Amino acid sequence: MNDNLDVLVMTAVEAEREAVLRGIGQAGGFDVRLAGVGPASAAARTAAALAGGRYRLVVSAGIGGGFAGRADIGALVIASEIVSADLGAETPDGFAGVDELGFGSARSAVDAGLAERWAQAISAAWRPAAFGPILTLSTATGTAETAALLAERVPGAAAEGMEGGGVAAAAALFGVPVLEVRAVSNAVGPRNRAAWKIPEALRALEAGISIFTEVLP
Ligand SMILES: O=C(O)c1cccc(C(=O)CC[C@H]2O[C@@H](n3cnc4c(=O)[nH]cnc43)[C@H](O)[C@@H]2O)c1
Repeated sequence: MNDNLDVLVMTAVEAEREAVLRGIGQAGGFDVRLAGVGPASAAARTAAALAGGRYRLVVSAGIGGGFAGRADIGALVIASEIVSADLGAETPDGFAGVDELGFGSARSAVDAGLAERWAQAISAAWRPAAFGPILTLSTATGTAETAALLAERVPGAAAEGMEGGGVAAAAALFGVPVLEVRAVSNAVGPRNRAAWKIPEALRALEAGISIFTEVLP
């Protein structure tokens, strides 16, 4: 049992974890753990961490895709809400989300006040940060068509990743507030893995977490 920990940060992979640790620097009270890739692994591993410690906040952090016109490569996006955007059913008339199907909600609320302060602090101290919905998908978007469908499904969608919804589900189960940050490594759209700007995104993630240590109440 970890008795003195404050903020749990979940990243998908080790390179993201290391960037978060660099951003934290000498600040105390952070526990940075691996969520694995995808919402199921993230939910399971976040729940396991929350069951074994006392935290006042959970943050889903990592690189992600940015929606055109909302977040360019190298930018930071802070979630105004976390949306499990492919949770639902296909119908002959198109996608029906869980809200419409009556199975709960695809939307997870974040600690809105803290999220907004974080985005403002990044914009003031570093570069303009986007503040908007971050989508969680089990399958990363790989076509312009899907990108357009998602942008229509979630107006204002700023970024996508694969873990936020799982981290948020576990946080809700334990009654702990949640945040999500994505540092944009690629555009949401036609897949071109070779073009992902991972080092640039990891540097942005480090900067965003460093600023976060200053806005935490
Ligand atoms: O290869 C590396 O060095 C490396 C370093 C850091 C991270 C990675 C990843 O592949 C992370 C996978 C993680 O990234 C998120 N992600 C990134 N772009 C997108 C996207 O366009 N759509 C959805 N998710 C994206 C996602 O959360 C993955 O778990 C590699």
